[in-house]
Amino acid sequence: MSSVSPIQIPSRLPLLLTHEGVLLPGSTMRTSVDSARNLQLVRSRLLKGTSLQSTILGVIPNTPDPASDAQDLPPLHRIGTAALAVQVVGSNWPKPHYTLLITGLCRFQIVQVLKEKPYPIAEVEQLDRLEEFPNTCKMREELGELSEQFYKYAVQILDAVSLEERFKMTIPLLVRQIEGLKLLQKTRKPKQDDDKRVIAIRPIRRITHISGTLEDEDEDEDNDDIVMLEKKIRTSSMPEQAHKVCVKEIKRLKKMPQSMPEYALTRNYLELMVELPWNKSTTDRLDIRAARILLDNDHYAMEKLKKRVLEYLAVRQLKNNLKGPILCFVGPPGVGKTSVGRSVAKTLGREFHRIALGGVCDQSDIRGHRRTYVGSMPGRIINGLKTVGVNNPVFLLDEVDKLGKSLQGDPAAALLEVLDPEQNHNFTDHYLNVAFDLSQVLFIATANTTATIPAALLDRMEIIQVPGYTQEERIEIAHRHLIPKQLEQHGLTPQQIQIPQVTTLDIITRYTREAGVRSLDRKLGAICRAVAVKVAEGQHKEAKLDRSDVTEREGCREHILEDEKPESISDTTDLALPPEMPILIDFHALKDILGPPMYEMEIAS
Ligand SMILES: Nc1ncnc2c1ncn2[C@@H]1O[C@H](COP(=O)(O)OP(=O)(O)OP(=O)(O)O)[C@@H](O)[C@H]1O
Repeated sequence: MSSVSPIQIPSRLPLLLTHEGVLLPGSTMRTSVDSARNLQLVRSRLLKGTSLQSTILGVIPNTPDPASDAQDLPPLHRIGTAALAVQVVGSNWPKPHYTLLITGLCRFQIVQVLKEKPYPIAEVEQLDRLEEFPNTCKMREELGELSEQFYKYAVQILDAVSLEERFKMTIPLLVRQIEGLKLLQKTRKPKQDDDKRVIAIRPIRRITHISGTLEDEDEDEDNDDIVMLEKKIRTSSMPEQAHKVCVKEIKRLKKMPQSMPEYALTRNYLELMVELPWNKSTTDRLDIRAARILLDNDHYAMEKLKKRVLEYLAVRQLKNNLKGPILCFVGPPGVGKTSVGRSVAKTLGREFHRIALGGVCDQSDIRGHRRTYVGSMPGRIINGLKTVGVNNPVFLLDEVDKLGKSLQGDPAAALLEVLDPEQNHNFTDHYLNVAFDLSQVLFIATANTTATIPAALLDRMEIIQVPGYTQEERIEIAHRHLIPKQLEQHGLTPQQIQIPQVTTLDIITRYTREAGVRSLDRKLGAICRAVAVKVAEGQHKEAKLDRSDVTEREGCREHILEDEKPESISDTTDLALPPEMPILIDFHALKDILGPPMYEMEIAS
């Protein structure tokens, strides 16, 4: 270091004001010059001057220069870097500017600004005086050692040409750095907030395990969970075979380190095993007369379907544990197949669960994945049992005609095992890997067509056709079931809305094309929503009107009557009065709410 020739900068320096990056002594940077003062400085000092001194500038960081030199000089950062301009490149695009390449020489401090225009010049005091370094005895010893060390490392790394060598050199340095940081963190005083957070998460443990570390607490908690799990396995009513598997698995779990991925898998498996309703069931309360009333109350028409369902239930009542056929309701969408399934569960007092099979093309959807498979899960049947929590629910296998097939196996084949009364008491889900008795589950299937149901599956089911409805039936269903349900859902009463049968017929013929009643139900929902808005608005206006003059109100009503404003919803939009109750849904209102009719009226044949 002593060989470095001392730098002596001029005592007066032209100042270049920069606002991007900081030039440190020894480093080089490019900077763009486009403000009036800086441009002047470059032109008159760098481009005109010829001496070395004229190429030395004082670079002041963090100081955006005002756009015009008419403006005052901004406050200047006190310390700057004296720099040597190594290169100047000028350009006129997109506006006149220079790009300077500058190298930092040493720090300086501004003593006083001598001149502000056309560019600032200041009297400066040089701060870095490297030539003093070797002359101070104590510093020479300490800094000398450090700089030698630094130099040695730097040269060593420079000499390492191959990547492998470079890694070998730098990794130990990095590791040391990280160790140092960790040590620093440990010695740092814990913040009060950190402490509070820990207490908030585990308030009780913190008090009882004051001497333990956090890791100890985690472990204790897990151990507690394992003890609980073990207890649940012991007291569970699962069959012997399942019990044996669980005992074996929990023994393995206890020996496993928690960090092992298999630990979580085994634990999830055991949790499912203890949760499954191996022996839990609801008691059937079958009363055929009550079932008939309930089915009639919930569904209009469908005589054939209701009759067959009642027969089925009657045989069940007489002969407990019926290994009868699986009922499969086949018919167009929206004719009430799902709804009848739900009613069957209700009449029997059983839990109801719907399993949508549309688009299922992997047999593991039905039978689960083996546990060796990453992300393995039980199939839909076992999942359904876990959801309902009893082993004798009504499972509605929806859309059996839409099962797919793929390389992952045929789901229909898996369903065969589920539905076959000879086999299903021993149904083995791949995930569970022990048999679960499905013989208590009542399966009902639905489909839109029998054409695409696999033959073997079709063979095990009794098909009950549910035909579409006639117009008259749909009107009846609407008025007996759909409208009351929609009114209730929208908080309306028959005193607030009136839908005459002729309007329902209009909806059926001009706004829907379907065999069932699903679209009709949706349209009725839309009407109820629109009326609900009117009723709510009306209530609001009524409250306002109550406060205003009553005679004024009477006059206003007369005026409306004069104008022959009908009370249909379409014409009440801007009235200052609440609509007449009940709001009558006529064809005008229908058009207003549902838009123009989608189909031309057909003459009923
Ligand atoms: N005969 C009926 N009596 C009363 N309500 C009915 C009748 N038929 C259908 N519904 C009602 O129509 C709606 C649609 O019925 P649901 O969902 O059961 O049809 P679905 O035949 O199962 O249709 P998808 O095949 O699309 O599943 C339900 O709200 C249901 O209550």
